[in-house]
Amino acid sequence: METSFYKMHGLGNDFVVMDERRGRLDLTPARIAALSDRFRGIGCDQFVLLRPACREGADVFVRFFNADGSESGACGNASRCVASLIGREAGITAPVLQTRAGLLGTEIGDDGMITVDMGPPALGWRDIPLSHEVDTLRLPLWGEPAAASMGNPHATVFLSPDDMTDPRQRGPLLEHDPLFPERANIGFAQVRSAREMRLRVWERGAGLTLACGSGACAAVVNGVRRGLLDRTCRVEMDGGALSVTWRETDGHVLMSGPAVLSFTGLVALDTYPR
Ligand SMILES: N[C@@H](CCC[C@H](N)C(=O)O)C(=O)O
Repeated sequence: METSFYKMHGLGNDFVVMDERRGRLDLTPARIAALSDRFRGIGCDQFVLLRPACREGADVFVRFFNADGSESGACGNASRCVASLIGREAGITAPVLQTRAGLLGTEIGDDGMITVDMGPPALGWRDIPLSHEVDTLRLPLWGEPAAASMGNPHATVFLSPDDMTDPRQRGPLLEHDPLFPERANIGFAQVRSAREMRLRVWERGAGLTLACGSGACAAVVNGVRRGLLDRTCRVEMDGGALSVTWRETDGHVLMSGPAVLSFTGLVALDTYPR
């Protein structure tokens, strides 16, 4: 039997989306990792599962998995993609997504750009989480990153504009540092002005991606906390730019950008290891 899937991306951060709203599929972390493999599977940075919502006001429950099969509480780029799928399916412009990190409001603009309310960041060491109490604005690690959770753990290293650090060298070491008991996504940011920054993210469980929505939100929050950025900032990544605002009135972080359906397909799940 074949199972249908959507292949989508947000600024080149790509996803396989499967729908479990009409019945559970036989998916395990090992099978998700096999399907995410770019050489032996469909290939993606993250794997997204849709389930029936169980909270009042939500249109769909969304689970996010990394290419290595590990689960994450948040994925900004995939949230925009799911909002566009649900919006099209239900004929609505403001689908509400239920995630492990809470309910996310979204808005689909006339220009096709999608805004996700990623909620407020968590900045306490226990909430990020870190293994012990340290100053979350300057972690005692290489590059003195600032840490924040956007429903998933992030650390942002602020580099000078001419710094040539390769995220593929420093990223894996920081991702696995014992200070991060659940590992962490590591952003490498270069501030160009108070309203613009360049960002590359070494993602937990996926490696270097073309863009990371929650990483862009965490980088803006950390840049504002460090006194480097205004609360609204354009974040340019290898795959394109997102606009991020850390709203003063309620502390929520709003992220806007595109969502693209690349193709749909069919796959025989039982040919993949369980
Ligand atoms: N690409 C994402 C983040 C995906 C999850 C992350 N790798 C984690 O493990 O927390 C985004 O756009 O936010």
